[in-house]
Amino acid sequence: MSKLLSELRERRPLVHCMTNIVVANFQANGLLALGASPVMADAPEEAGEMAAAASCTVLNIGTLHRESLEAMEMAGKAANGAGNPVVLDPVGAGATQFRRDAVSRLLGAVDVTLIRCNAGELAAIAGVDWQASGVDAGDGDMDTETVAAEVARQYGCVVAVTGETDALTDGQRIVRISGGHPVMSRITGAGCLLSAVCGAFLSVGKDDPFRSVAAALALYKAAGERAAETSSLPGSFLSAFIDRLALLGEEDFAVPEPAEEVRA
Ligand SMILES: Nc1ncnc2c1ncn2[C@@H]1O[C@H](COP(=O)(O)OP(=O)(O)O)[C@@H](O)[C@H]1O
Ligand SMILES: Cc1ncsc1CCOP(=O)(O)O
Ligand SMILES: [Mg+2]
Repeated sequence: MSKLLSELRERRPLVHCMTNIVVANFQANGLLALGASPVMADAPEEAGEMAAAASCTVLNIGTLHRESLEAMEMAGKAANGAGNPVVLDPVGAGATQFRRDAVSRLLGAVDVTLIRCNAGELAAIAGVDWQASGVDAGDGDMDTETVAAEVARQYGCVVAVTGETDALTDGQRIVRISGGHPVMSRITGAGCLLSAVCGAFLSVGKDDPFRSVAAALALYKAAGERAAETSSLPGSFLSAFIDRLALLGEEDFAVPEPAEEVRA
């Protein structure tokens, strides 16, 4: 059983979110329900200072502007300087040239601990031909686990590709996490909040990012599954899901062990 969740609730890590206007409230409420402490700050004047003061920083490009991109680069570097984990959520990475450029700028300037993305966003980062569809996963053909492992090795980070089944890799090992519920893809912000939840787990499990993110993904799937037992309609699922993040304990989810070595 993982002790990370109790540690998180004891320490209430300050999670610095540089996020999009769609999900800011949901993300803050989800983090609070889980037991972390959210702060949203994306002005270039303060982003670096906030990143240095926080436990981790989450860079989410969902509704990015020139100024917020500049601020994210500053915050990412400040988090690196402070030894804090950095999560990149490359929302809609393949949708426009601006987003593709932003992701490659951030990955070039900042040592990212985790990339948490869907399959379409992974394809955009890896340069795989793909039919992007806004912020959704879109359509295409790729060996997701192999591509994720290549991206993990290229950027020296952990990569979590989510969907019906999540895949997590550090370039050498892979774990798959099943569960959750399809309604999770019918609410906005499920992925964005998950990235922030991963940030909260990384804050208390810095020494083993792979295992910390595995725990976060497993907890999140369990919360979705249990919430959907109460309601699988999007509106009421939203509040049931937030409640589940508050109610779940360590006994309600298992941290999966790596299934196999990844193909080189
Ligand atoms: N069809 C599905 N069945 C079960 N869980 C899902 C499904 N689609 C998404 N999820 C879960 O929803 C969460 C958000 O993932 P995803 O929808 O891939 O992110 P994004 O919103 O960034 O595209 C993850 O925990 C993922 O496992
Ligand atoms: C709809 C939308 N548009 C820009 S950001 C955003 C939210 C995306 O959230 P998620 O990736 O968690 O579904
Ligand atoms: Mg997303």
